[in-house]
Amino acid sequence: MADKPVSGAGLRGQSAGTTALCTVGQSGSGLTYRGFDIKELAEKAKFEEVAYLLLKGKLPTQAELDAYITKLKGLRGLPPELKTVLEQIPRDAHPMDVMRTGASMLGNLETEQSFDEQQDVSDRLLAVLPSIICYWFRFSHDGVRIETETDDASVGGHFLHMLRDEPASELHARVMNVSLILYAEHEFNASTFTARVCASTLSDMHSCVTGAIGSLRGPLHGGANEAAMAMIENWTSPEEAEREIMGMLERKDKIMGFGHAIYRESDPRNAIIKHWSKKLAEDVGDSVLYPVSERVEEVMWREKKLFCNADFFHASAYYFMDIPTKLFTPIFVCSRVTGWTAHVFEQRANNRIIRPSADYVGPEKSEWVPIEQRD
Ligand SMILES: CC(=O)SCCNC(=O)CCNC(=O)[C@H](O)C(C)(C)COP(=O)(O)OP(=O)(O)OC[C@H]1O[C@@H](n2cnc3c(N)ncnc32)[C@H](O)[C@@H]1OP(=O)(O)O
Ligand SMILES: O=C([O-])CC(=O)C(=O)O
Repeated sequence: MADKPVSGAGLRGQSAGTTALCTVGQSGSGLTYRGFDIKELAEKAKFEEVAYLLLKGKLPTQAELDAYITKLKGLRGLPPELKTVLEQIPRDAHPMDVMRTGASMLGNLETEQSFDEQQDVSDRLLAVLPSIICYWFRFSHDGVRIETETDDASVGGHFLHMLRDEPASELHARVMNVSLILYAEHEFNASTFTARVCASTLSDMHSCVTGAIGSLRGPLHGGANEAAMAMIENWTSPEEAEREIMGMLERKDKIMGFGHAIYRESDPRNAIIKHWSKKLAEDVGDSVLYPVSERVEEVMWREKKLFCNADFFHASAYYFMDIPTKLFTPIFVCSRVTGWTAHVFEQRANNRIIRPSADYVGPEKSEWVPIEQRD
């Protein structure tokens, strides 16, 4: 892994533009948001503070943060037309499809009329996406129409409160805060790049975010946290996990939650979420899932020099907080919407339509055959 070539397919190793938002892997394994190290942000910041940093360009003062949190709290309500749409979506729908539809429907109801509105549109999306997913989830699974305008100060606490009808514990609110910070921004990853490509056509914010949700859904990107959970929950001991992983590697299966397109040695978000997963394992008295996860990490490094990315220990952390697996990737959306919209602002501020070239590999010249003569 450490010295593999990074050129070639998937635009790997090629710069596709500039950003002042984030550095990924510049020193092999580092991550910064506007120059602030992710470790420091995860330890000291509130997610809303990080959102402010990304979206407004600087850390807020206490008064600015208080006002921002109050603003976000006031934007959690769902328009009745959106509730009606969410109530039509079946229980077995993929929650990422619900997010995509929710963002798109909101674009019909609260269309961005001008780029001057972009800050307000992005704050609204940040505030309302947790309401969208939890309203649908509780209606389709529990048959209840929840109140989405809770008084919780934090986005993470608000999410857990809507899911369970009771305020989150201090530990859970803390872990959600860290998790949302870790997922907030990551340079030109696939979903953010999707948002920027869409923005480069001078499209509206809801279209950019709707497209980005579609890209994040896949198991090679945000969907990996759910796929990792689906894998580790099958194993009842570290020994069984090791046997199964060895078999998967033999069959050349992809192990979800491992590897990265940019980092070469480690993903700095892993140590942070792993720490919190361990704390949650102790909190719930787990003696299976955390040891299984640790063994998978050891075996993957020993056998392939592949390391856990941000998604792997998120799986056990969310599981210990009793969050249904199918809501894992939607939580990622509730966080990454900050990075997406901040990138849209950047793209719009210095725009040229993103339109790369392709190397043609098709036939030289094709002869037209009338339809009745074709095989
Ligand atoms: C928050 C996030 O989105 S982080 C990413 C989440 N995605 C996942 O966890 C899915 C699993 N991981 C992967 O599929 C890949 O590692 C990706 C998509 C993240 C990166 O893809 P790439 O940049 O193409 O991977 P990379 O070039 O490092 O692959 C090198 C080799 O390691 C293998 N490899 C990489 N990741 C894995 C993995 N998780 N399991 C098994 N083998 C792997 C590749 O198949 C490749 O082998 P090859 O040379 O024989 O073809
Ligand atoms: O950067 C990437 O390719 C994927 C990733 O880790 C992220 O989006 O958080």
